[in-house]
Amino acid sequence: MILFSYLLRSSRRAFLLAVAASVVSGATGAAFIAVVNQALGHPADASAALILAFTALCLVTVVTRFVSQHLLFRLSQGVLSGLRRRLVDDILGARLRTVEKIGTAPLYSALSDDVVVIADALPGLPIVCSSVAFTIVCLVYLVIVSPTAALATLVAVVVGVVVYRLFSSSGLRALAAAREQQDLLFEHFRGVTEGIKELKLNRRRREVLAGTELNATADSYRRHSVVGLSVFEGAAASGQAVFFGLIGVLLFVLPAYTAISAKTLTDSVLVVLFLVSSLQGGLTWLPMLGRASVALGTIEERIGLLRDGDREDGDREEGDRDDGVREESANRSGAGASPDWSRLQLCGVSHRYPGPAGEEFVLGPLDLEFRRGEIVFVVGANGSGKSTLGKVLTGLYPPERGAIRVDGTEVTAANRDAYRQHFSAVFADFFLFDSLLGLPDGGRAEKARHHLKRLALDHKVAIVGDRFSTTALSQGQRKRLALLAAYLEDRPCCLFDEWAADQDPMFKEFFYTELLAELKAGGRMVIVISHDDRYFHVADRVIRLDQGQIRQEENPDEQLAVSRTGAEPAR
Ligand SMILES: Nc1ncnc2c1ncn2[C@@H]1O[C@H](COP(=O)(O)OP(=O)(O)OP(=O)(O)O)[C@@H](O)[C@H]1O
Repeated sequence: MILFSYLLRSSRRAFLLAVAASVVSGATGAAFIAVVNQALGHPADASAALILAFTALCLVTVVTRFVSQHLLFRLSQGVLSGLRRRLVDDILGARLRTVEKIGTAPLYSALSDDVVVIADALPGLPIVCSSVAFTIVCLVYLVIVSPTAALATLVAVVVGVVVYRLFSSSGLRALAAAREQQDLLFEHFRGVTEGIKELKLNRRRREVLAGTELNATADSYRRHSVVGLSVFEGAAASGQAVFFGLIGVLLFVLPAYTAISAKTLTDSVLVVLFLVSSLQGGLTWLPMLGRASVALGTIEERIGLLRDGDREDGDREEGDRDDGVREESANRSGAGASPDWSRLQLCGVSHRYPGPAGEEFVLGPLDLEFRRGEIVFVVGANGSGKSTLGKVLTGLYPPERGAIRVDGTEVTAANRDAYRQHFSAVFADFFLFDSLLGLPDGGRAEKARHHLKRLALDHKVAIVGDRFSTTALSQGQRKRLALLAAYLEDRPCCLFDEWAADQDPMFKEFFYTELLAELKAGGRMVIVISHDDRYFHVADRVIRLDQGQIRQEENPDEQLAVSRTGAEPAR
């Protein structure tokens, strides 16, 4: 079983220890049956030794069972949190493009649903373990009581295992098919929650997307799940039937064909009854464990995709993981590690998005230079590549060709994470964290309060501990909070991707004329992606992109003149 081999690989020592405790528990359980058998054989004159053995076995069975289950619970919970951590680390360690290509729904469903399915099934593992251990020890005991009964039981166990294997492979197939539908379901759920406004306004769309399509996927998921779980239930029921058959054979066939005494028969049946009840405990967990195997396979597959994506694109990056050693080494080797670096160059840099039908968008090759203490506007039509340039520049997309250099030092996979730490950014599709944790210490709450006032948010948002009291604000206000967080990061480079697009005229004015000047005066390199041609004059340089190429580096004064007269800028 995949789960068992995963546990064994994850923590061999703890797993073997827990299994050993299960075996001891099973062994003492079987010895307990032997004592019961003996007591039943001589009910009138039980010796003190027998009573003592009975008491000791009761105690040892209970204690070792508890120890083995506790160890397996601890192990399985440790493995579970390790798995969750590994998935999160691999998402954070993968390249942005890889994560974008896989999509959020498959990763989110793996993190939220698959991990929960495994968590739900893990308590079954100790039970299955002790069932198996108990079965083995019962078999050994049966060999002593009656080799013939032991042989019949062994045959029943083998038949049970073969039947289970036959069932389980088709059960796993059905559950895997259900799991595929689950990714689609998550995508639909995302549409329902994030597209609620649009769906509310358009009944027809709601009926098709949140009704017909979602129902079809949910139906398919339900069908495959029912088949898969029923197959596993069938496997459990068949196992039970095999053991009922075994009891029948012991009761009616064995006495007819062999010279088995009534005492031996009673002892054997008693052992088998104990064995069946123990196995039943394990069998009820089979459907859950089947689902968990599929979930683990899915998580492993997603981790594989995250890693393969990196291999496709080149070497894996260092420093993204929450791994002190790697991060430290990456930061030490950081490009432009000197705080006084002044020049950032893009040398023949390009990035490509392959399209589904073979068409592609290519940014570059671009040769650009940026300096500290300079405001550069990146402008151009929708889809001209401005945001893509922002992602390449900030190191989120490693250049497919060419190189980025900081004061002549090339940014490579080894120092890219350190390079990214030079940037504060508010992207067009920014995510607003409600926490200030991770921002530089040293009175950050006080600074945050000060800037809340500047951004006219102090009547809406308070700083409580290290958190914003709320982020439930208008889009323009949320962007102001994101700007505040970026400002507090106090990095040498700032990138704002259409920050002012949602701002009222007063804040547009504040942003373009006051804040950008302040950042420039502080020696920051400021890159502003903008369509606000009214403010192009505040830039030292304007880079105009057209279908991924630089049309020309424009003189902002000329641009200003153009925007005032309404004429086309000179090309
Ligand atoms: N994640 C993506 N996958 C595939 N293609 C993409 C992706 N993001 C952008 N593109 C393509 O790259 C091109 C440039 O997109 P980009 O977002 O850089 O444009 P932009 O200039 O910032 O546009 P806008 O002004 O609308 O924000 C677009 O034509 C788009 O089709």
